[in-house]
Amino acid sequence: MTPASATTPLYRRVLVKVSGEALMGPSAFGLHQPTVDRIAADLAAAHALGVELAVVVGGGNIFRGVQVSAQGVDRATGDYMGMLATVMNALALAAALMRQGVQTRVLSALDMPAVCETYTRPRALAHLDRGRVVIFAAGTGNPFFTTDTAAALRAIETGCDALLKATQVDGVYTGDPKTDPTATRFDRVTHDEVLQRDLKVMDAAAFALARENALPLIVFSIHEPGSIPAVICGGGRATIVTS
Ligand SMILES: Nc1ncnc2c1ncn2[C@@H]1O[C@H](COP(=O)(O)OP(=O)(O)OP(=O)(O)O)[C@@H](O)[C@H]1O
Ligand SMILES: O=c1ccn([C@@H]2O[C@H](COP(=O)(O)O)[C@@H](O)[C@H]2O)c(=O)[nH]1
Repeated sequence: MTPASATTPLYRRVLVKVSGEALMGPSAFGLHQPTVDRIAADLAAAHALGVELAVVVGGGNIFRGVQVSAQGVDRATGDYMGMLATVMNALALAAALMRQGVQTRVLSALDMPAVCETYTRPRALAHLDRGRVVIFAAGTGNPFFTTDTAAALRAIETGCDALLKATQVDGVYTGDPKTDPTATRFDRVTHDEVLQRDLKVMDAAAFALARENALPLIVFSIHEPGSIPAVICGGGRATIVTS
């Protein structure tokens, strides 16, 4: 891996999957504005490198379908609630980016024209070609999926060179680092090895899409300021998953 101080991007176009949970910062629920602003600043710094930037944001800081359904709401309804949560996060992130002078558009997989544009692939490509940051909201638009799957799907659809998973941990480990103190981190690993070892990098549907389409994944901590531009330039602390 090249040094973290490198400033030349390795990619033309990337999709960053931003953890929904990360947006709540030290709070127990919802959005913590200083954290949203800090993550937006990291995305703005990545964009300033000249990289075309797409973003998918999770909804775990507000609603997850499985949690809602555990309280008696049917699963599909819970999942639609989760997708709406991702729209709120996308709007918050877009507003923070716009305040920092970055032209940003939110495209939702669920039609809500009073709120934001509806996702179509040509529209997304046109925005990206014009140098706008595009935030894909409402996941895939279908229940029983996750925003990781939406991230892999949109990255492939829009011809991204890599999917950057900005998450709670600083890479892929031999086990869950939050529960297994003996787990060790990979610098690099292949899609096949992730499958063979059953490592929980992303959900299975997302990972299958990435593997089938030879989409490189870079997994790193969103809590490290500057990590997004750093990994785009080949630095930072991260695990790179390739074919
Ligand atoms: N082998 C592994 N390597 C790395 N992390 C792992 C592994 N197995 C399980 N995990 C867990 O996966 C979590 C990250 O995945 P997950 O997609 O659930 O969260 P997220 O990125 O915060 O997304 P969101 O909040 O948007 O749902 C980490 O916090 C980590 O505890
Ligand atoms: O394509 C999708 C994406 C998401 N959902 C629902 O939204 C929540 C929040 O997304 P996370 O990926 O967990 O952050 C998810 O739990 C699902 O309930 C969906 O149904 N379809």
